[in-house]
Amino acid sequence: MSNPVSQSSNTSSPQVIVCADEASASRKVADMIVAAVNAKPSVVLGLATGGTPVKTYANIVEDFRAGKVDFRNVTSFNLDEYIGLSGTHPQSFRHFMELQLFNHINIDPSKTFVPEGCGDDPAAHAAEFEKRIADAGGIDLQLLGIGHNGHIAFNEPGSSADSRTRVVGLTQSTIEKNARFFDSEDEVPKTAITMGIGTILEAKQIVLLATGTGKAEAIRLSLQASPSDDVPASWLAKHPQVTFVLDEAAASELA
Ligand SMILES: N[C@@H]1[C@@H](O)[C@H](O)[C@@H](COP(=O)(O)O)O[C@@H]1O
Repeated sequence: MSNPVSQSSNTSSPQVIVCADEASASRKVADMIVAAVNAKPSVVLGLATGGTPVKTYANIVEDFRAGKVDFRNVTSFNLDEYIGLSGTHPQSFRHFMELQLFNHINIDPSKTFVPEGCGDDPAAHAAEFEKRIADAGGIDLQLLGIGHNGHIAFNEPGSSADSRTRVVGLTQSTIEKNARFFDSEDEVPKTAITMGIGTILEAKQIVLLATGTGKAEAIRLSLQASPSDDVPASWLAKHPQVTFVLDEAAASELA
């Protein structure tokens, strides 16, 4: 059960929901996603990878198994993928999504879109990915995590508010953080294909999930500093319907 301990009192964006712990924050986000699917069975979901959404996906799988939600008409678009990793590579985001979610629910695999990291022409693929999102009617609900340096998807500091799906270089700090998923830092790809900030801001609703003290500074800067390229997540303040779901640790630096 979700157990928000505090919630921003007004309806302006961003709305901030602080939950007691990671488990209740994850449950809260799962509830929001399940509610969106139940409200619109053909909903278009934007999905994220990383350690943060793992429990949320487990909660969604639990709800699916309990007969509380049906994904047969859902379409999904993932935020990003490493350049150079095929969808079968154990550290690819396609593989992550299959392992954590797609293989355990009744989503139609042909309606799950994750950027391809191994194509011949990643720039052309990025443009095609944007077109696919538009053809699907745009993203209804976009789930995001956040990097320690305030990145969203793979939009590193310096990413502008109007950036689109494109090939990007990863910062050394992101490579170091993500090395935990690989055998060694050398194996982490140095480039990726990512939805842009502008692409993300076009989603009708955005939910950012952050847990742990390691995200506290990025959350403070995202919510309390003026929007700028320095902290990509700070651009979310420009969106009319964005919710930050935090545990107490991630919220610990908020004034
Ligand atoms: N591209 C992903 C982001 O989408 C994710 O939000 C971030 C944080 O990951 P974690 O949740 O593991 O802290 O890492 C990666 O760089």
